[in-house]
Amino acid sequence: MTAPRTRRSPVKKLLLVAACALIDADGRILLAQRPEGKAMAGLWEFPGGKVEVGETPEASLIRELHEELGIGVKEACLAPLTFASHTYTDFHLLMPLYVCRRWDGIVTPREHAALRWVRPQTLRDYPMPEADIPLIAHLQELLR
Ligand SMILES: Nc1nc2c([nH]c(=O)n2[C@H]2C[C@H](O)[C@@H](COP(=O)(O)OP(=O)(O)OP(=O)(O)O)O2)c(=O)[nH]1
Repeated sequence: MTAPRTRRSPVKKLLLVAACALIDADGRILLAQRPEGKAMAGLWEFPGGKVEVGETPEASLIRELHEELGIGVKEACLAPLTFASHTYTDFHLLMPLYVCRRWDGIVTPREHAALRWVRPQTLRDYPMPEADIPLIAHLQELLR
């Protein structure tokens, strides 16, 4: 017999993903297009990924930014901005969003279909995962 669900137990698996809005010297934001073969292929996301067991969100992001974009980021250069909390069909996503204006190396698409530096006012022109939509206003406000 399964135990009755209490109000505290999550209905869906909670997935922790750390993401980052890289901002260049012109105040543009880096969007990355999810590749074919992955869920949400073709949508434009903020670089980042799942936080692994034993990792902090910051360490996870530093690892992902290196793997995905080939850049080096220091923890002190990651500033928390806001977070997404969104229920998808299969899981609930909790995604802290950091901003970063300083990194080492050249941003290179290692895992995404494409990368694009986007002005804050045109972010809504890029189809994004549902969870990301409420994040746009925060970035536009930050970069006003
Ligand atoms: N990195 C990132 N993931 C996002 C964003 N918005 C959003 O809903 N997600 C979702 C997509 C995925 O379900 C999850 C990120 O996981 P991931 O990038 O590590 O995993 P993935 O689906 O690419 O697959 P895999 O690594 O397991 O092969 O979070 C976003 O802006 N950035």
